Amino acid sequence: MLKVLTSCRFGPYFRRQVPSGDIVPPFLRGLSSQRGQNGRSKHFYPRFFCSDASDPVDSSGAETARVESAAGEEAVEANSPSAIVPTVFKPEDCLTVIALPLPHRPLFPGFYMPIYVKDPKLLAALVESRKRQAPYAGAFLLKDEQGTEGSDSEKNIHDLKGKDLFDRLHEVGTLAQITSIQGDQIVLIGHRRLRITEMVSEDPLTVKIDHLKEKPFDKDDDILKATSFEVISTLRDVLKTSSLWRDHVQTYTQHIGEFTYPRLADFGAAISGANKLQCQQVLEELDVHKRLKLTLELVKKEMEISKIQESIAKAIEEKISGEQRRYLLNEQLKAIKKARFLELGLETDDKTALSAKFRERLEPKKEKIPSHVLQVIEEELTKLQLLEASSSEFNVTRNYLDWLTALPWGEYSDENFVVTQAQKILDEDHYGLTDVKERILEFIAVGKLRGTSQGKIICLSGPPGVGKTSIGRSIARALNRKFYRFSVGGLSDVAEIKGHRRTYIGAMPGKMVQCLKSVGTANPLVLIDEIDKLGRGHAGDPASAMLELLDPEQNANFLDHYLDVPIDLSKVLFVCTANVVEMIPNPLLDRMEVISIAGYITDEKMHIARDYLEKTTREACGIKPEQVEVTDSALLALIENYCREAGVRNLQKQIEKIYRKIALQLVRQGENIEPVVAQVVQPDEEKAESGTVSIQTVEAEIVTTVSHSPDDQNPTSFDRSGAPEDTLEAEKVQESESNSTVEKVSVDTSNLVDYVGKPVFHAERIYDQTPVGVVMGLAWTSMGGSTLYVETSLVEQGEGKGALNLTGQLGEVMKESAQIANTVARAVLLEKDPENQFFANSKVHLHVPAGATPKDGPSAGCTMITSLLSLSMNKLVKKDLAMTGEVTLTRKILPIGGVKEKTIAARRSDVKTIIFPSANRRDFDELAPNVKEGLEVHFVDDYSQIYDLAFEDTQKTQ
Ligand SMILES: Nc1ncnc2c1ncn2[C@@H]1O[C@H](COP(=O)(O)OP(=O)(O)OP(=O)(O)O)[C@@H](O)[C@H]1O
Repeated sequence: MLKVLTSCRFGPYFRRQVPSGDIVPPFLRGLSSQRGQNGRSKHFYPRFFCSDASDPVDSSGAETARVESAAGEEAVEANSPSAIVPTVFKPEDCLTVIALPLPHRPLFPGFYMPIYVKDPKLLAALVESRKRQAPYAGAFLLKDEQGTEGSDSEKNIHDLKGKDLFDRLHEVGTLAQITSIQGDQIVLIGHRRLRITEMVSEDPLTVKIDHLKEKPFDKDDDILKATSFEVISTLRDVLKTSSLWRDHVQTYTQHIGEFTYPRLADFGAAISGANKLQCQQVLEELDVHKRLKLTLELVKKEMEISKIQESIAKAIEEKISGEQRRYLLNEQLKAIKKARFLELGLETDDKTALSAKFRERLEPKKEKIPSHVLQVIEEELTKLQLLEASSSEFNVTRNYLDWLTALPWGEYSDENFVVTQAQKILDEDHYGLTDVKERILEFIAVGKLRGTSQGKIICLSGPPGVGKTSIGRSIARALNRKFYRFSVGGLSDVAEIKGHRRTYIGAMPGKMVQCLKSVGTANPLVLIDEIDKLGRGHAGDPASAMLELLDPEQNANFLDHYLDVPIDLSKVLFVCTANVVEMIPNPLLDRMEVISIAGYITDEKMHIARDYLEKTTREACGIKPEQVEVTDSALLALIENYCREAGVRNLQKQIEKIYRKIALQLVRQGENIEPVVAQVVQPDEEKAESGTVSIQTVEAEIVTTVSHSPDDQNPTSFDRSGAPEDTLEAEKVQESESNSTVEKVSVDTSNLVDYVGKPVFHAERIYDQTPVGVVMGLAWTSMGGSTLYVETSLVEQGEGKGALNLTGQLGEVMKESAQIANTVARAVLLEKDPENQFFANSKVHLHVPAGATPKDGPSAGCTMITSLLSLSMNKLVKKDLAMTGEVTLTRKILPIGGVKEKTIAARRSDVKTIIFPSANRRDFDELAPNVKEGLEVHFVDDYSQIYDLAFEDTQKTQ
C-alpha cells in the first residue's frame, strides 16, 4: 500500500511515494538516505529507540491493534524487524498489567526503551507473562520524592515496593510490549496510553488500567496542520545542527510507522531534551492540538539550545583552530630558523641556548662582577625566558644582556710600572716632548709606589700636528694599557656620552661603555680628542656629561642611561687633546692637568723627520734604507721652505710624497732592466749564436751586482750546488730582478723640486731690513706662533689733517690697541722731539698684513707704537728685531701669552732680538735651551725701554 503525502509546504518532498507502514516525514528522508543502514550494532540500544509499532487505535480507531511479539522466543533481537511477529489481541485482554516504574523519562508510543529489573520476583512475573503470549506491562514514570527532585538513585527505585511504589507512580503511562529479556535487561516498546485505576496486587505491583484514546480531531484543521508543520520545520532546523538528533531520526525513519499528528507530537517530545515532567505532560495530553503545541514549545526550546550549542562549538573550534594554526606556524618558523642556523653553522637560537650563551660568557668573570650587577643580570635572564621570542621586548632584553655580559667587569690589564721600559717606549715613538714624557713617568712612579695606578685626566694642548694624538697611543703602549680614542669635536648629543634610555628603538650605550666592551679591560687609556671643540648640545649639556665622565670623584660610579647600573671608571686614564685650552669649559679644565706642546723649531723638525717620519714612511713604502738618500740640506730646505707650521703633519705629508715618488722611480728602473735579464737566462747555445758585446756587458754588470748580494756571502749557498739547473736559473732571475732595483735614489736641494714641487710656503719674512714705518711683531694662533708686520704709511699731510686709518681685518681689541698706540706714540714723539708736528698734520694708514687673515688681541700694542714712531721720525728700527706686548695709555707693558710659540716663530724668521714684557720672563726661562739658543731677549716694563732698544744706533733715512 502506498500513501502520498499531500502538503505543499515542503514542495518537492511532498509528492514522494513511500511504502506504507514506513512513512518517512519528508524532512527526515534525506537524512535517512545519507546515513545509510549499516551503522547499527546488534546489541546496541539507544535510550530512545524508535520502533515502527503503530497504535491501531490512533490510526484507524479500531479496537484491534497491530503489535509485535517475540512469539515465545526468549531473546528477540529488538532491532531486528524480521524477528517481530505481529499478533492481534483485544485491548480488553489487557486490563490488568504489571506496573514498571520508569525513573528518568516516560515511554512514548512507538519508542523502544531498555530498562533494568533488579527485583527477581518482578523479573520472573515478566518472563511468565511473555510465555503466556501476553508480553505486556504498564510503564509509568516515577514521581520525584517530595523535595528531592531527580535525586532518586537506581537502588532506591528497586527498593520501592507495593503501596509505596504505587503512590509514586504517575497515573498516566504507556502500554509497553516486552520485546526481549536478557538477564535483568528488558527492552520495551511503547504502544498506547494508559491510566491506572487501582492497585490489584502489591508484589509484583499489578494495577488495573484504562486504555486512553486521543480526543477526536479534524485532520484537515488548518491550525492543527500549521502547528504540525511548524513542529516539522523546527525539527528540520534542529536536525541541521544537532548530530545527536540525526542519529535518533535515522533510526526512527527506518522503523517509523504511519505518520499522524499525535505520532508527530510524541516523536518531537520524545527526542527533545526536555525534562521528564515536560515529557510526562505531553504524554498525559489527550487533546492532539494541545499536545502538538506542547511539543512545539519543546522543540523550539531545543532549537534555541542547539543554536547555543552550535555557537559554543563554533567558538571553541575557532579558538582551537586559531591556537593550532599559531602553533603550527610557530613550529614552521622554528624549523625554518633551525635550518637557517644550521646552514650558517650556528646553534639553535632558542631562548635556552641564548641564556646558556650568556651564562657561559658570565661564568669566568662571575667572581669579579659586582653583586648588584649580577642581580640585574639574573633578573633579565629570567625575564628573557618568559618573553615571546618574536616580541620587541625580547630583543631589547637580549641586547641589554649582551652588553651587560660583554663588559669587562673587574678585568684589568697588567700595568707596566717599570720606568726605564716606559721611557724607552716613549722615546722610541716620539722625539722631544719632554714635558709629556716626564709627566707619564711620574705617573708610573706614583703607581709603582702606591701599588695601584689611579685614573687621571691629562690634557695635551697645542697646534695641529705636534703629536698629541700619537703620543696618547704611545703612552698607552708604555703603560701596557689598551688604547681607545674618540673624538668629541662637534659632539652635541649627551646620549653619545651617557647612552640612550633602553625604551628608545635602536638605543645604544654611550661611548664609554662601547669603549670598555671593545677594549675588554676596565683600565684602558681613553684619548678624548678635540675636547675644546665640544658642541653646545641641543638636548642636555655635553660638557656636564663629560664632567661626570672625567671627574675622578664621580666616575667611580658612572651611570650610563642604557646600562642603568653604575660602572667603575676610576681606573681609566683619560688623555684629552685640545688646540686652544681657553675653549675648554672651565669646570672641565679645572680637573685637568694641562701639558702644552707648543710646536717644533727647525732643529727639532730635522730630528723628527730623520729619525721618525722618514723611517716610518720608508717602511710603509717598502723601500730599503740603502735604496734612498735624502740629504740633510734637502730636508732642511723642505722644512724651511715647505713646512713652516708648528706641527709636523705637513712635513710628514711632504716626506711621504718624496718616498712615493722614489718608490715609483725604483719600480720603473726595475721594469726597464727586466727584458735584459730575460736574455741572460737564454740557453748557452742561443747566447753563443746571438751573443754580442752589449749583451755580455749587461751580463757582466748583473754578475757584479749579484756578487755584491748578501746571499752570496751566505755559506748555505754552497749547499745548493746540487739543485736542478732550471731552479738555479729561476732563482738567478729573481735575484737579478730584485737587485736591479737596488739602485740608490738621492734627493738633495738640487732635485727636491722634482719631488715636492715649487716651494709653496714663502718666507714669513718679507723684509730683510724693515723700512721706515714697518716693525715686526709676534703673534700667537691656534696653528702655533708666527711673525707679523705692522706697517704704517703717510696718506697726506696738511695742517689739522691728523687722522688714523686702519686695515688688515683687525678685531675690536686690536683696533682699540691701535688707538692707544696712536695716543702713546704722539706723547712719546712730543717728549722725544717736541718740534715734530707729524701726528697733528698727517693722515696715517696703519695696515697689518696679510689682509685675508683676521687678527685680534692687544699684544701688538708696542709694535704699533714703534711703527708709528718710526714713520713720524722717519727712522728705521733695529735690524732683526721682533717685539710683543700690550701697552697701556700710561706706557706700561703688560704680559702676553704664547711665549714659546712666539719664540719659535721668531727663530724661524731669523730674528736676533726679541722684546718681551717683563712679566713673561718666567715663561721664557722655562723654555728648552735649544729653543732659546742664539736669541737676544729683552724684558721690558715701560715703553721707553722699547724705544731705546728699537731706535738705538739707527739712522734717519733720507
Ligand atoms: N715628537 C714627535 N716625534 C715623532 N713623530 C711625531 C712627533 N710629533 C708628531 N709626530 C708625528 O706627526 C704626526 C701627526 O701627529 P698627530 O696626529 O698626533 O697630531 P695632533 O697633535 O694630534 O694633531 P691634531 O691636533 O690635528 O689632532 C703623527 O704621525 C706623529 O707620529
